Amino acid sequence: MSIFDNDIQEVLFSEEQLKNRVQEIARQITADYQGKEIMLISVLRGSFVFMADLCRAIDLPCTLDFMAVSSYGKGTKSSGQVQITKDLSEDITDRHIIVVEDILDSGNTLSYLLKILENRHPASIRLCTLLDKPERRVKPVQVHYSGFTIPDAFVVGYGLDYAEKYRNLPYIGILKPRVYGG
Ligand SMILES: O=P(O)(O)OC[C@H]1O[C@H](OP(=O)(O)OP(=O)(O)O)[C@H](O)[C@@H]1O
Ligand SMILES: Nc1nc2[nH]cnc2c(=O)[nH]1
Repeated sequence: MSIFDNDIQEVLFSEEQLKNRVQEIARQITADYQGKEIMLISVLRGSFVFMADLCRAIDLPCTLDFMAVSSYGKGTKSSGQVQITKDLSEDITDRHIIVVEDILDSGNTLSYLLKILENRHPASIRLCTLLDKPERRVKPVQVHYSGFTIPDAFVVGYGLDYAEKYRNLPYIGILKPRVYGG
C-alpha cells in the first residue's frame, strides 16, 4: 500500500515481476560480455532505480557513469527538444558501453543521445531499456535489451515520474488521466 495508490489506474508490474525481469536481463548481459569490462551509463533521472538494481545483478567488472537529459518537463508528451543537463564524467573512447534507460517512448531522447555517444568512439554501444512503448515511436532506435513492451499509456513508479512525483513507488503503474488532466 502507498499514499499514491489512489492515483494509479492499473498496476502493470509488481515489485516481484520487476525484480525477476531485471535479474534475467542482468544474466543475459553477463553472458554476452564474458571476458570484457563494461561501462553502464544511466540516463537520469528516471533510470536511477533500474540502474541500481541492474548493476548489482551483473556479474562482470563494471564501471558506472551518469548523464542527465530532459525533454518532458512537467508534461506527459515529449517536447521534442532534448537537453543534456549533465554530461558524463568519464571518457568512453574504446569502452564497451551499455546505456541504461527506464523507458523508450517517442525515441527522441535516445536517438539524440546515442548519436552523441557514438561520436565519442566507444568500442561498442548497446541500449538497455526497462520499458518500451513502440506504438509511440517517431524516431527509430535500436534496442538490445528490453524488459517489457507496454501499451500507449503514461506510466509512473520505479524511477519514472509525473511532474517529479511517483519516482519512489516500488511498482510500475498507469497514472489515472485525471491526475494530469488527460
Ligand atoms: O523516447 P522519449 O519520448 O524521448 O521518452 C523517453 C525519455 O523520457 C523520460 O525522461 P524525461 O525527459 O521525462 O526525464 P527524467 O528521466 O528526468 O524523468 C525517460 O527517462 C526517457 O529519457
Ligand atoms: N513517467 C514517464 N515518463 C515517460 N517518458 C516517456 N514516456 C513516459 C511515461 O510513460 N512515463
